[in-house]
Amino acid sequence: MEETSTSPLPAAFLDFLKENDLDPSIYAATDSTPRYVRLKPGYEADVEEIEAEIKCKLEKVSWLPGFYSLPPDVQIAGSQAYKTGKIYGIDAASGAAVTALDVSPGNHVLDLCAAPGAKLCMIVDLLDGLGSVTGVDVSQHRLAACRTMLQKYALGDICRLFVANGATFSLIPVNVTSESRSDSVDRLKEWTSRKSWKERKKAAIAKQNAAAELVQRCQEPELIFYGLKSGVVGFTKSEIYRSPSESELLSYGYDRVLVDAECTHDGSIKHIQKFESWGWTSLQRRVLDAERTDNLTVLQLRLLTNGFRLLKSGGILVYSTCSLTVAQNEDVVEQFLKDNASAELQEIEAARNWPCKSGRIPKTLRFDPWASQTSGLFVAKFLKLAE
Ligand SMILES: C[S@@+](CC[C@H](N)C(=O)[O-])C[C@H]1O[C@@H](n2cnc3c(N)ncnc32)[C@H](O)[C@@H]1O
Repeated sequence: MEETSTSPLPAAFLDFLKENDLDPSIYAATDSTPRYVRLKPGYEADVEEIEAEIKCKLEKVSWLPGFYSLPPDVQIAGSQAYKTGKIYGIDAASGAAVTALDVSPGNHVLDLCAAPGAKLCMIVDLLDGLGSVTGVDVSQHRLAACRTMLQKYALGDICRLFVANGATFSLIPVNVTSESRSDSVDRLKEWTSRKSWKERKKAAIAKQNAAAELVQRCQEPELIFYGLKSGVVGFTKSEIYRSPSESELLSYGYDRVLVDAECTHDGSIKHIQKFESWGWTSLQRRVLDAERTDNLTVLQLRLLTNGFRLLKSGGILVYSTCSLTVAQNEDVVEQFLKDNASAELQEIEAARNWPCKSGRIPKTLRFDPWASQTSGLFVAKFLKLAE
């Protein structure tokens, strides 16, 4: 293959691309995709000041409110604007996936693969203090980064974060069923990062037994953060950890669910190019391992299915991945639609002027990295019909 000789990509990755009918040349050229930032609502008047600080113009993304593009080499992490939480680093395609979710203030939203949390923060901003956000991720350290982000941007009030397996997570927003509250001394108080001696001792023991903890974590969600208005404070553990019945979910499930599923990340050109310095062997291990990619599509279907189960009747779910393969996108969607009669694929109205094209299934969308000048992303939107 001609690309093999000119491209630094390893043979295994080229094989992966070939198997999935993807063109390797998209990784061969230097990535000229702009950087994107989202302005925190309320800081619109600060744009000029931010431009002066980072010494470049913030170009408004015409098709996505609140988003700006920057040349790819501009660094924002050291800027005051970033450190003080006026701007977020988030790709425009990611912003599109959140926009597709049609979040309105008052919604109870579940983000089933939430970490590190760029999309979750955008969801919280869209809620404008009303409703709740439940963020779930299987990785404790990635979810801890999400918690840090919520605190940095002062967005924690209506959020709760659970380390849990999104494929089996089964908790609903508490405050929608608050009538069931009973008097108890064990109500949860305001969340604090300070730990008591007892808790520190418990954590030390748990650390020694990390493997067992991992297994247990997969069984029971671990609440690692909650805000004052997240529907946790004042409730008992048993109220929060109560498993809803299937019929209860139809009325008291989430209004919106985002399943931004774990994937091979091959659509994120910037991410793949980073492996040049991280080492191609880690790409092999983390992305290409055949068993892992086979398991991934099973996991993606399970995450999508469980996210949909937790959605209330009339609710909206968005499934997205940053993979360009059909196996992780259209094939998963096709199987899901076969298995779930109450799922209806929806047109994404907001996408009329987005720089994306249809996926292989009508109504699904693909952001092609070069054509859209964003990171690659697949997006599908579903409505849960009344049964
Ligand atoms: C594409 S990333 C999510 C990015 C995130 N939505 C954001 O905007 O920052 C996928 C995430 O899925 C998480 N993940 C993998 N397996 C999972 C599972 N079984 N349940 C929940 N999360 C999982 C990974 O830890 C990773 O953080």
